[in-house]
Amino acid sequence: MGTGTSHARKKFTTKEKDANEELTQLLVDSVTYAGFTHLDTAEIYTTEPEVGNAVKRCDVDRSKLWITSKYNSGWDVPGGKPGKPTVPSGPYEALQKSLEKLSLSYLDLYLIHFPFFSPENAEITLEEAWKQMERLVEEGKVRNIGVSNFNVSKLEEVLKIAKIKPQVNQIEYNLYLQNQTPGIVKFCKEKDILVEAYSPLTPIIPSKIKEGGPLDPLIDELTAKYRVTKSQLILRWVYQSGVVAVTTSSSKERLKEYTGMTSFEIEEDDFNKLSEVGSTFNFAGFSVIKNLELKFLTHMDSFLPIMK
Ligand SMILES: NC(=O)C1=CN([C@@H]2O[C@H](COP(=O)(O)OP(=O)(O)OC[C@H]3O[C@@H](n4cnc5c(N)ncnc54)[C@H](OP(=O)(O)O)[C@@H]3O)[C@@H](O)[C@H]2O)C=CC1
Ligand SMILES: O=C1Nc2ccccc2C1=O
Repeated sequence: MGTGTSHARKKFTTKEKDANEELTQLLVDSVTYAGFTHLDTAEIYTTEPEVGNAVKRCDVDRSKLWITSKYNSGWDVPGGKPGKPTVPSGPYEALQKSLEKLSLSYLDLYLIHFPFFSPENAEITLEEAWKQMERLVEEGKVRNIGVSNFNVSKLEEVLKIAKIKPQVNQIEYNLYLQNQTPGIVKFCKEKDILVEAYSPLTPIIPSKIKEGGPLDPLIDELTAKYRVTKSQLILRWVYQSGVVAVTTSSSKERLKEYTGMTSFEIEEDDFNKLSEVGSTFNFAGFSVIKNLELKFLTHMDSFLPIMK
């Protein structure tokens, strides 16, 4: 259950106290009603307290839950663009703060949220940040470490110096964005780095695919054939492609609906048709990467590698 996207909070009442309570309750429902076990948060989402409160309130053994958070390695939230890390000294100190907000003693997964380490913005290099991540594992504060929004060359930089290699790369991934950056999924699989998909449901979200997309007729045909919903079909494709989806909803019923993706299998021919038709259309909703290309290409060389 993701807590980063606005719909998780936007639809709630505007009073922050109520919004926080509603999000906490939704997180509890995602575990106890829908059966989710993964709660995905990040420093920049400001949802760590709600995730922590939900874990307490769920009355589920901590060891049965998988809690992910992310180090803000350079996103200016109000500005909506790359900026300075919230904790400039790096992830080691940032993690302590995250654990306090979460009221937890360890995380299952800690990610470097973006590969934005430039002399203009950051006090540390990517290499130094990764060493701090490794120290967190050695000290038992996080069980697994990884990255997010990394391309092949940024991952190679980490792999070159890593004692503990990244376990996960969380990237935007769905039928209409089968590679956030060239070759990234194949590279991760070859290196045994698990790909986590954010925005997995893009092809069926009308506010994103406004005019409809080329998959629409095939989705209708296959949902009828397998007697499943659109979200179940689309999430199942992600799963069968060897990628773990990080999804969300503002409704506990919809969260429960998503879990129906575990109870059927897309046949190989249909899977291949979905992949083929999906690859004829490209949509990057969180074009952290693509927008950067337009806004920063000219003066921030250090971002160039992630755009290729
Ligand atoms: N690492 C990173 O940089 C990023 C990480 N993330 C993480 O991934 C999580 C999920 O990302 P998100 O982009 O929301 O992913 P999804 O693709 O899972 O989108 C979820 C949205 O889909 C909507 N939806 C589901 N089914 C339908 C339907 N049948 N018709 C119309 N709308 C539908 C839901 O709406 P409703 O609420 O109405 O049910 C919900 O708002 C985030 O919360 C965050 O934790 C996200 C972005 C970047
Ligand atoms: O969930 C997220 N919403 C975002 C918006 C901008 C940059 C990163 C993110 C997330 O990770």
